[in-house]
Amino acid sequence: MNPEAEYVAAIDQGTTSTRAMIFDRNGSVVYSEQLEHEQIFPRAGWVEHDPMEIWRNTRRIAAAALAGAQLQPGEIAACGITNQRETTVVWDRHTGQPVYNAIVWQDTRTDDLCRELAGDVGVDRYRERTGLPLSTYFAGPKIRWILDNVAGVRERAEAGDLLFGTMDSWLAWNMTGGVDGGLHITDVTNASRTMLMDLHTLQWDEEICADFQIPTSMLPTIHSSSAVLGSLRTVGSLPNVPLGGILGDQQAAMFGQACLEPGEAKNTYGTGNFLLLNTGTEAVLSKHGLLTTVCYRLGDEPARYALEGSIAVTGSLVQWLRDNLGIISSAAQVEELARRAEDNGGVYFVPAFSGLFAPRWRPDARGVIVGLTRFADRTHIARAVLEASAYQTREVIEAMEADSGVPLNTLKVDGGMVVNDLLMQFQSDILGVPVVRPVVNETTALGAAYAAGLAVGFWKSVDEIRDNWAHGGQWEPTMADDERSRLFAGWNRAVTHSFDLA
Ligand SMILES: Nc1ncnc2c1ncn2[C@@H]1O[C@H](COP(=O)(O)OP(=O)(O)O)[C@@H](O)[C@H]1O
Ligand SMILES: O=P(O)(O)OC[C@H](O)CO
Repeated sequence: MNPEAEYVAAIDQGTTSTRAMIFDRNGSVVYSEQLEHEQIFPRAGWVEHDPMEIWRNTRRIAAAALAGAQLQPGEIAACGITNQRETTVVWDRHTGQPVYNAIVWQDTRTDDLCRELAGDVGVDRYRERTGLPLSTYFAGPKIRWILDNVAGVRERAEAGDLLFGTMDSWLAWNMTGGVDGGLHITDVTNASRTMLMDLHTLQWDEEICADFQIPTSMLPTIHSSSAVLGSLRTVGSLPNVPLGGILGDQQAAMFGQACLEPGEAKNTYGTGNFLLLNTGTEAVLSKHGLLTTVCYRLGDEPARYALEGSIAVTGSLVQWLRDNLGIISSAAQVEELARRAEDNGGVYFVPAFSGLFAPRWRPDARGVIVGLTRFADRTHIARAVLEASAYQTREVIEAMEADSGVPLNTLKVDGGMVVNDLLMQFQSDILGVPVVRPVVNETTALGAAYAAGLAVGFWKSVDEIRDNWAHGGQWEPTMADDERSRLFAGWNRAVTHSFDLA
């Protein structure tokens, strides 16, 4: 590390957009650049991204962030990568060309395959080893789909010509040289979302790979989340900057929120919602529909684990209102529209667009709007859209409390939706606990910057990270208990109407 360097960079490759951010020693945002990419929906239930578009965007925003902050590459101590998890790319190691679009985590095309893999044992066949139920959500079945369905790909994979990666691997390979010696790497958090890694050994599980018929030669090497992995060679704006860390975005947000002790939790409101609870060095298996996942691993220290409640559709329901129904023209407008309604008017929107994830895991569910009367209008729908995020969050918190035996007394939040005051107030009301957000809401990018900065000694210990966390806003519950119970009971009835529709 250049001892003069006073900044750390992070690339945050999200479901909706890619951000390049630069942070200073206090963890404050110095500069941020962002580009959205196309959401490709070739059929009902299918969701894809173009990996080349995302790589082009990454180079553009990295250059723009450095120029905007008026910094030279030598002033950047390290760069970290964080990413939407599970989204799967397979590419040719000789040409750098993907063999198919990236299959996104929300895509449900592998439903039959998952059922087939579950066989008589059921969806928990690999749960002890991977922490996960068999679900369309994870990368393993998506790789298998590409191998089975794209002409010639299985042969090329078996000949050793193809590489698999989640978006971190795809970007890391491209950023460290691509066809010219790019590193084929991932970290323990991303690998823990493939269903192919043993949660305890932190290595690929050969038996599961064989069951999934995935050649292990395609898989990246698994590294710690905070370690110098190489240097950037093909991001013109950041030559020779050390790549100091990789973390899945939800795990990065744990870092950015300084949830570094067992018992600490956060909820991120982005395309979906992801609530994680740090369980320390113990990988706790859930009895209530949550996932067990690697939270992070720093250098050679033992890995830390988390329980996770993943909700597939929250912010993307707001996007759907904007793009598919056109009743708002920007995501922010949903709040203004929802405020025009006094309450939900009896309307509930269950956004089971990818089935239901945690804690219900119902691949057979599909989206429904229930409770409609002639009275209901777009304002009630907007309100039901926002309330859906809060109800789904309450479901995963109840599961978390049942697993841990510890009641939640405050909810730490972050992500794109937390600027929505109506949602945050309703969240506090429906939970009956305060909701707190930090000053720096981009906790995902910040977490990746922290991991990278720790690896090069820019920050000396996690204590500095804890000290950087600053209280940015708070909402207190004001709803009466019986109203809270009545509304949540209505939600639970609404959810049953989404079942058996796929
Ligand atoms: N004011 C708002 N109210 C409600 N939702 C919002 C608002 N602003 C953005 N969003 C939603 O937040 C999501 C973007 O959040 P972000 O954390 O950037 O997501 P990701 O990391 O998944 O790409 C989008 O789905 C968008 O619809
Ligand atoms: O892109 P985000 O922030 O919605 O995160 C997506 C998750 O990583 C999917 O598991």
